[in-house]
Amino acid sequence: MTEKAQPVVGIIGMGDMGRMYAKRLKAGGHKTIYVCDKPDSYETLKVELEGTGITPLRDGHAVSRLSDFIIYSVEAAAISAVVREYGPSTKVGAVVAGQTSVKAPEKEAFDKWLPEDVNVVSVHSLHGPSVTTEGQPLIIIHYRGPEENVRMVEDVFRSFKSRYVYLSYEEHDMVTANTQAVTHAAFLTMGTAWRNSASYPWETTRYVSGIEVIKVNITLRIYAAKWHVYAGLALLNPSAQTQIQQYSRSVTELFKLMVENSELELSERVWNAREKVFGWKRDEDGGKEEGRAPILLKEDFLDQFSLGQKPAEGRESPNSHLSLLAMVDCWARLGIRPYEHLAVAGTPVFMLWIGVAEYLFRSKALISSAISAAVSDRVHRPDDVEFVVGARGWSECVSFGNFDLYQRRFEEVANFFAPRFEEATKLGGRMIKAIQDGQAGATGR
Ligand SMILES: NC(=O)C1=CN([C@@H]2O[C@H](COP(=O)(O)OP(=O)(O)OC[C@H]3O[C@@H](n4cnc5c(N)ncnc54)[C@H](OP(=O)(O)O)[C@@H]3O)[C@@H](O)[C@H]2O)C=CC1
Ligand SMILES: O=C(O)C(=O)Cc1ccc(O)cc1
Repeated sequence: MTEKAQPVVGIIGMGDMGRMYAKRLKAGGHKTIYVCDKPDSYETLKVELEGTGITPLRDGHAVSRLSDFIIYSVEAAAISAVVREYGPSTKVGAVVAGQTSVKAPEKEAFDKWLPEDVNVVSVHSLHGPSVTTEGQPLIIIHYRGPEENVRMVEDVFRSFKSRYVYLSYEEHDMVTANTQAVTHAAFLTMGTAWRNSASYPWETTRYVSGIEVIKVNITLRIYAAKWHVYAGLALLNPSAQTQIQQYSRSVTELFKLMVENSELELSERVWNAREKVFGWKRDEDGGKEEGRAPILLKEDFLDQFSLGQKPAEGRESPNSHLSLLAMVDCWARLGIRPYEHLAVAGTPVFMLWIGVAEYLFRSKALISSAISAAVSDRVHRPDDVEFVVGARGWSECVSFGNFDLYQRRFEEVANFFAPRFEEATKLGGRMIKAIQDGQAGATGR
């Protein structure tokens, strides 16, 4: 791209993602970048950005009037009000995008408040602000205006070295409901269950080894982030309700089979789900028949990220892994094909979650032991009770569509874990990086 052809980029909302975008675009050689946050933040933004080459402006009107490509990077729940205010100031012929994690409200806001002489090519980076953009999916949504605008957007983000994925607004919300919303429901539930058991899981020895390490680290990583990001993509995505309700139903139904001691029925259900989701027959271990190496190759890989003491050999008690049995049951019931989603638009969290499920379900021995622990083990039963209550609570909360309730549930758990965030966020970051670098799997992906 010649310097002359470079569009002027504007970013409205200088939170975590807006800042990350501005800094990376600048580092990638982008010449003119105008940014703003709320007008009260203008003075601090000026000080913070001094000498960076990024130009702060007082508000979204100023950014919209001067920029050729404008990215709204604000809370999903605020997008309508923010576009309503600044949309009419958009430069004639400009291209507008949103970074919003859920696109239904963004599309509605653009339809309603943008002038007709303005085009829309939206985006969504499928990763958090602290993860490298390199190799990560960057969804591009061509909604309004000529195809050449898509080329412009591709050029703007070239230096990110992200993997472009082209979806419609509707496809975006369906895919992210299947990947992000339901995965977050599982991790939010784990945190709620641990908080309600009043235990840091890695301090009770039965929790720390193997795949528990991923569960703990990702749970803490999610609770260390901003609640509105998760609330927006769960509460405002029209598709997410179904997935989150099914997860809660799967948790409850499997748990009932456990307490009824219905081993045969539970076992049928788990093995059938395994075959439906992974394609492995009941009498075989999961192989490499699809030409795919496991996401997490060895348990040793996970142990290096442990937050606590590994229990002595033979002192580990088998675990029902209710959260994972229910996840695969949920995928099976909804006809979700997680590997296909992963290939197209998987987030790091989703990749780790499939990796853990695959690790458990690949081995006949591990899955048999989880099923028999589910009906006979009493050590983990209290945790399973908390898990069921937590899953029902989150699905109910999402069905009410109430942001205040979501925030309260989220923050109660986040406060409980807060003293451990720093440590867990660092570990979570290393874990994601190691898996992305292909250290965990034989070939990586
Ligand atoms: N964090 C993540 O992992 C990811 C987030 N996203 C999406 O990106 C968007 C931004 O998220 P994130 O950066 O994490 O959230 P932040 O809360 O860090 O950033 C949002 C920013 O927008 C500002 N804002 C709100 N209203 C206005 C306004 N009228 N004018 C200018 N600025 C305004 C907010 O100010 P104030 O704080 O004062 O309200 C805040 O600084 C969200 O839609 C989120 O779903 C997408 C991918 C990943
Ligand atoms: O990987 C995940 O699911 C995360 O939790 C990080 C995240 C959050 C919001 C997004 O819109 C994209 C990525």
